Amino acid sequence: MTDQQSGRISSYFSASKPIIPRKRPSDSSPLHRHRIKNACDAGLDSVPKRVPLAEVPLNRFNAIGNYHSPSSEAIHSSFNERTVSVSAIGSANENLCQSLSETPRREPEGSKPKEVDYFAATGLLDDDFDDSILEQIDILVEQKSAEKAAEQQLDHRCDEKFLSESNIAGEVSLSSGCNIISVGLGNDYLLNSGVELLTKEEELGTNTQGLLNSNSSMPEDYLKYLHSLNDRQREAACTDISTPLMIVAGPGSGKTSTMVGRVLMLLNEGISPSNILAMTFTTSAASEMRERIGAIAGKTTAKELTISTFHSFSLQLCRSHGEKLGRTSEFFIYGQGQQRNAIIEAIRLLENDKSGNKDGAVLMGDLPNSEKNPKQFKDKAKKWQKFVTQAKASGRTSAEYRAMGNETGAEILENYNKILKSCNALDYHDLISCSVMLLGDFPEVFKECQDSWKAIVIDEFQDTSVMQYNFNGADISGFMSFRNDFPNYKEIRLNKNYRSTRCIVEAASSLIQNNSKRCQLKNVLTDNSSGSKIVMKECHNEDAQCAFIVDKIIEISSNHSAANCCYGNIAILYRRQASGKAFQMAFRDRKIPFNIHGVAFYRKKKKSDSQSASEKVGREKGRDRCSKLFKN
Ligand SMILES: Nc1ncnc2c1ncn2[C@@H]1O[C@H](COP(=O)(O)OP(=O)(O)OP(=O)(O)O)[C@@H](O)[C@H]1O
Repeated sequence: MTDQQSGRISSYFSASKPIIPRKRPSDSSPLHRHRIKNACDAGLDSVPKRVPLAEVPLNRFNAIGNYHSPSSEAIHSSFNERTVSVSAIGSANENLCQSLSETPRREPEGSKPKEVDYFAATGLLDDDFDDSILEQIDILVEQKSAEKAAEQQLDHRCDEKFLSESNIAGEVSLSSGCNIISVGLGNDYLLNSGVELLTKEEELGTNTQGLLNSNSSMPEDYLKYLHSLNDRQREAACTDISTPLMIVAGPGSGKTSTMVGRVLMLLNEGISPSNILAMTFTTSAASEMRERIGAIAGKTTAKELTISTFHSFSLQLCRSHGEKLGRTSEFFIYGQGQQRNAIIEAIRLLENDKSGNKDGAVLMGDLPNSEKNPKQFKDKAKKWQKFVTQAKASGRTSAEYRAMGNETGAEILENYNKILKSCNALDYHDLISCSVMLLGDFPEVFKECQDSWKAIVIDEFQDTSVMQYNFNGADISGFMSFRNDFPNYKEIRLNKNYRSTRCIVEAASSLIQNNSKRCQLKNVLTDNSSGSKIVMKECHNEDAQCAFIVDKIIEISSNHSAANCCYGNIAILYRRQASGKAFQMAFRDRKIPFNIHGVAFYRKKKKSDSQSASEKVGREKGRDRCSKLFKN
């Protein structure tokens, strides 16, 4: 991109607005007000003046992005002051690990990080940008300040060189020497594992109570908690801290419970909470884990832990090293609308180039498609946006597209990236890929993280995508790379389901038997009751399906003897928005009250047991009311 073009983008970027109207955040929204207030508190006159493309206040760091605020400086200082050498870490950690390192281990080959793709790893859907990330960042910033104090208490350091590679969302990771526990959800079925793995697992001892009995120094609450776990869970929680640990487990098998146990164990071993990093995919999972740990280890300790989503962690890392990404630390995060505008600009640049106008001085009127046929132009922009999103998700670079003969794609991608750079922006996908790049290409960033995190606990390790992709996002490559990257890993499988009825567990198991790629896992077990049978109904079309379900709901809720017959206890899962509309109409017609949950549902905090209990009482009352209603 020439300087002239770059200048033109800054000057005329807003020209794309009329084509694709952007959604603006309401000025009256609490978040917006909060940011404006923070800007004032921080001594800023107003929101920064010209902000190309971005609805800047929406996604900015630390409310309005005053990166020189005291809290943000804390990030810098805490990073900068971590200059402890690796050898110091090694020797100090020896004491820590001595008594526990019984697992024979081999050094991972080479400690150098693998070459990484700039645009590797996908992330959340862009239109699902989670504002709570900003809140999390604030929490992280506070934690970093607390970290300094905590650092003085502890000099336990890991005894091997840290980092090899593996994963921030499956690409790069901090590794050996640092305790890594990765936890995978029920997609263990997807694993194409070999006999060797099973053997490894079967070698595991099951009597882990002994481990605890010998640990007299452990606080009683910790002990009590660890005793409440089953053998495999306890084995995982108590595995020696120098062993990279992978837990493969299905839904409801106690992954979170095990991770909580693991963190307690780490704390008990003297790892400072500020040196423990737990990564989750959703904010709700992060807060649930913090809550569960807080209930046992105390809120203060739980607060000091860094429990963060991948994106929030990455955002903080990118902010701290914005200059290495060619951005300032206050870079903008582009959501869907802003990306679309950037795409439009990228197309324009390409069209200008094609028409020989290399200086890019052509404005909207000169572009045949945009004004004369806005619809067509919009479709085109959509298509290219999808392309760019996929390119970033797959980690393909423009050079690769060029090599594949897709010159146009290569140029659009290249232009798009340059536009974002010239606008001091990253998109949502970039957060993770840029973190990967920072860790892979900048040894000082790598070291900084190495020094910061003595133990990393990763949930949903297999997911390079998230719930929003409708359960399609699991990827076995994360597991595979873990095994390759940590040859001395230990694998534990949790195969007992505590949540679902036997019918559901058995049905799921028999279905998954058909997956040729599944690992040779022993069947998932449960002690739960059989529960109701699963009914499979084939309908001719969506209307018939909708009618069947609505009739069924009415039948169930009018059956007074059935447990949980209240409307509030019934959920419908559907794959497409369009199917949801049919249900809404039918419910309105039949006067059935309903709520609709979108993607945000997955971000919601899970209810604690006490909340659930009180809601149960509420539901029971509701059911009584329903019964009366139907009786009358
Ligand atoms: N060893 C155990 N004994 C009894 N109940 C357990 C045990 N482990 C887990 N549970 C219960 O099983 C339920 C699911 O546990 P948990 O949330 O830890 O599982 P998970 O695998 O993280 O679930 P998800 O599928 O939501 O990720 C919880 O109610 C928990 O209390």
